[in-house]
Amino acid sequence: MKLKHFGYNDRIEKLRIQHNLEDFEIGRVISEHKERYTVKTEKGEFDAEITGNLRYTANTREDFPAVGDWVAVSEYDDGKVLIHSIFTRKTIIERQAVGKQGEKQIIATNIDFAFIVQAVDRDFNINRVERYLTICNTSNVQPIIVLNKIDLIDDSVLSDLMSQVQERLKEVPVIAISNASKKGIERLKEYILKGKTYCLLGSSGVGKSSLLNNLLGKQLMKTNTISSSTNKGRHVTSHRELIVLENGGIIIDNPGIREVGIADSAEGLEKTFDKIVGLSKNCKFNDCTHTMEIGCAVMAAVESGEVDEMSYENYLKMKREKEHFESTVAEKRKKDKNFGKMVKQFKNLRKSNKY
Ligand SMILES: Nc1nc2c(ncn2[C@@H]2O[C@H](COP(=O)(O)OP(=O)(O)OP(=O)(O)O)[C@@H](O)[C@H]2O)c(=O)[nH]1
Ligand SMILES: [Zn+2]
Repeated sequence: MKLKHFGYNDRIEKLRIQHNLEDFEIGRVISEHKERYTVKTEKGEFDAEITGNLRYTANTREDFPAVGDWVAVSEYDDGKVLIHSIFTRKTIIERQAVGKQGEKQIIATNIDFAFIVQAVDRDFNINRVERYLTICNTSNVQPIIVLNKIDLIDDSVLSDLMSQVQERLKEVPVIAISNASKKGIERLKEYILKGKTYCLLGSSGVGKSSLLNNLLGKQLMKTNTISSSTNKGRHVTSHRELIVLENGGIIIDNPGIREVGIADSAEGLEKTFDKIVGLSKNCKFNDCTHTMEIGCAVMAAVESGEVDEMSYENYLKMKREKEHFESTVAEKRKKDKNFGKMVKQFKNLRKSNKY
């Protein structure tokens, strides 16, 4: 298989020349487990580790390879390669690291498009779509909304839902599908372009594995039949985290992607709620929280119906989460800095006292 079949393009080729990496093999990271990687090159799939140099110069987790990365490698043993460097990423999907307040964890890189999958049955939640949209906007990944399980609702309910989504989330494509009846699958395939990388976002049970199986045309991941207690299917995770489809599209599907939550930055939130953010410039007070102030343009717009009330509430909620996240990042930085200072002072003290 040629490099371009799993996404290699001019951007990477330019980087390769620019950084004098012509002597290395080029590959793409297709899985990662505790600093052990699988890298796919034109020759096949290799177990990979990073060089000591890459490890010692790494400052944060972002300096380590992630699924989707393009890397320069050299073979050192049969079936084994060393990763020498990581090519600059086009996009990064990340989330707040589990158990590590304020630290971000990369989930996947170099993704061009994300399918935001939602089921239209009783779990449907437009706020959640907005949440995933914010992740996409933060990471520069282009979103496509997929409404799944349309076999479970009437056409009239679906068209109401479609216009509701389209009204609130203007400019994002919305596709309605059913994995059960296969309706809409062919139309969805038209959104999958050769050489572009995709991922599937959405909560557990919305039908991501089923969609992937339909795209592949065969059973790659086993979806279990619905369990009556939870109404959610379970899938058996396959090792293949980067999948090349017949039509040339590439899909990254790893456990991280499946758990992606929110670790957004200001830009993402602003793009998703551009109308609210735009209106807030007309608020009487610069630091208006849009919750109780006199002369708040956002609240006035909600009152008049110009801004959807649910969207407004979702905005406030996500803004609070973002502020909380940012303050923990700031706190952590401050702590790190203070610790650095302490070490320095101690070293100076030691020097001056010569002990
Ligand atoms: N009626 C109906 N059921 C569907 C459809 N798509 C998926 N399902 C069912 O929904 C359940 C969950 O589907 P999965 O594909 O496993 O969902 P998932 O998003 O991959 O879930 P996780 O693996 O937990 O992330 C399974 O029982 C599927 O058979 C659909 O279009 N219509
Ligand atoms: Zn305001």
